[in-house]
Amino acid sequence: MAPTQGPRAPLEFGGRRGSATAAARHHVPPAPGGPVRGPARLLGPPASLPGLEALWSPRALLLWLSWLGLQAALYLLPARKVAEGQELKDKSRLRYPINGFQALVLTALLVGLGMSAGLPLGALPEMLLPLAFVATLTAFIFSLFLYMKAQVAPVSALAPGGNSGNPIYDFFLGRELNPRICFFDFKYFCELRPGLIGWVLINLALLMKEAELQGSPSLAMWLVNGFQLLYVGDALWHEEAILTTMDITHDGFGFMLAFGDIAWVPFTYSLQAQFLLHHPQPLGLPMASVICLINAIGYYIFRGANSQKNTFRKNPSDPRVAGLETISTATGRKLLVSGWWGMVRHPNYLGDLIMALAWSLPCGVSHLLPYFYLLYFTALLVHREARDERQCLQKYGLAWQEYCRRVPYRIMPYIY
Ligand SMILES: NC(=O)C1=CN([C@@H]2O[C@H](COP(=O)(O)OP(=O)(O)OC[C@H]3O[C@@H](n4cnc5c(N)ncnc54)[C@H](OP(=O)(O)O)[C@@H]3O)[C@@H](O)[C@H]2O)C=CC1
Ligand SMILES: CC(C)=CCC[C@@H](C)[C@H]1CC=C2C3=C(CC[C@@]21C)[C@@]1(C)CC[C@H](O)C(C)(C)[C@@H]1CC3
Repeated sequence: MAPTQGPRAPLEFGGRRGSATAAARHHVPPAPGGPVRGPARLLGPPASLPGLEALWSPRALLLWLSWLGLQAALYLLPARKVAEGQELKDKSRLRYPINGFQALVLTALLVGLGMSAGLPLGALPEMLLPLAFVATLTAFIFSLFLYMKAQVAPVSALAPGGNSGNPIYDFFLGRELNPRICFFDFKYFCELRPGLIGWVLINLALLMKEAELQGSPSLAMWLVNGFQLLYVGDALWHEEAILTTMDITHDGFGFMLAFGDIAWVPFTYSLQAQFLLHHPQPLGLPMASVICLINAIGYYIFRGANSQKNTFRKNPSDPRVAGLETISTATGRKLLVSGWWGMVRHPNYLGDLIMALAWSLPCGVSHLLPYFYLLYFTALLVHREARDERQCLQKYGLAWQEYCRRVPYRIMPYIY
């Protein structure tokens, strides 16, 4: 048993057994490697699996480390603003550079320059499998470093659940809340930079490869690229908003988040574009317009709900939210009960799920793979919502019960 620092918190994610099983099961699904293209089949024998030798490539390792180095360098560039995080246990607040969107633009410029100098971006799709492997390996090694770093951290620096005393659970869920070296905040960096920007770069490479193979990218590929670029651009544009999310304010930084941020996001969130490269889908303009409308509705709800809560949490008397109805809580903070947050208790999740549907539809309905994100994301958000409800009930007690009475649905009005 590892030594514990301070009192132990109740375990989440199925406790020790749950985190051990999940740690053992985590692997990135194989990315398409070869140039095979054709209709997708849901039934029938699986294509032959790549051998172990297909996982390891020193070139992929070099590329991956250069990518992490580039994103770290962009993080350290002067920022347009430095924001303060939520108040910590010891009453202090951490400071965070707001330059994520700048990193996205500079990365795009560098990639554009590279391509005009002959960088073969279309070769990236063939390296996805070894890249996913080295990303998983780095996430694992990095999590070991985080675990060891947390052993010497003061109790006040640990996450609420980061002190179980069980090494596997603590390694998986993370011990320290905001591990940093000087101004470099590892969790904040990983959550928004290498994975998210890497995701849209992989999408772009898949689009280029498709253009190489068939003369021009398909409409379906354009839509998937456009929607997901909007999502990533939006996250980086509203970078400061991440400082009030559960990941930053509550969860420790361990293998689950490190792996999720740098390996899971880029290589599985790009599955729709990967699928389209190998299984081109015909898509007419009328259907494309309907899909764009679905994405626009999802984005409108997602952005509206997230911005409304952020504005309210930053300044409840801001004219944009001052007229909304609220419930007072014993902590002095208030809860919104009208506007987006009066419709369901997690309107932002609803918008996110509607967008997830719009990202899958361009891939047609011949295979389940493009719907993997939608299914996984539904499970993730249902679980996340339950965790958040538990925390809010603990934090706000009777006021939260009153909120649940007035806004009875969690994510989907009249359904859930
Ligand atoms: N694409 C992906 O893979 C993922 C995307 N997401 C997205 O990230 C975004 C952030 O999600 P997440 O961090 O889970 O949580 P939220 O942004 O929904 O934040 C939940 C917190 O909001 C506050 N809150 C809840 N209800 C109210 C209310 N009525 N009035 C005011 N404040 C309220 C509470 O905190 P407090 O009162 O302390 O402020 C609560 O803990 C979402 O849009 C989600 O869809 C999340 C996970 C994965
Ligand atoms: C399967 C596995 C290991 C899951 C780990 C979960 C993580 C992949 C997600 C937890 C919360 C996330 C958020 C985003 C990406 C996925 C992870 C890291 C996010 C950065 C996506 C863009 C959004 O606009 C966001 C900034 C609101 C969001 C924050 C949460």
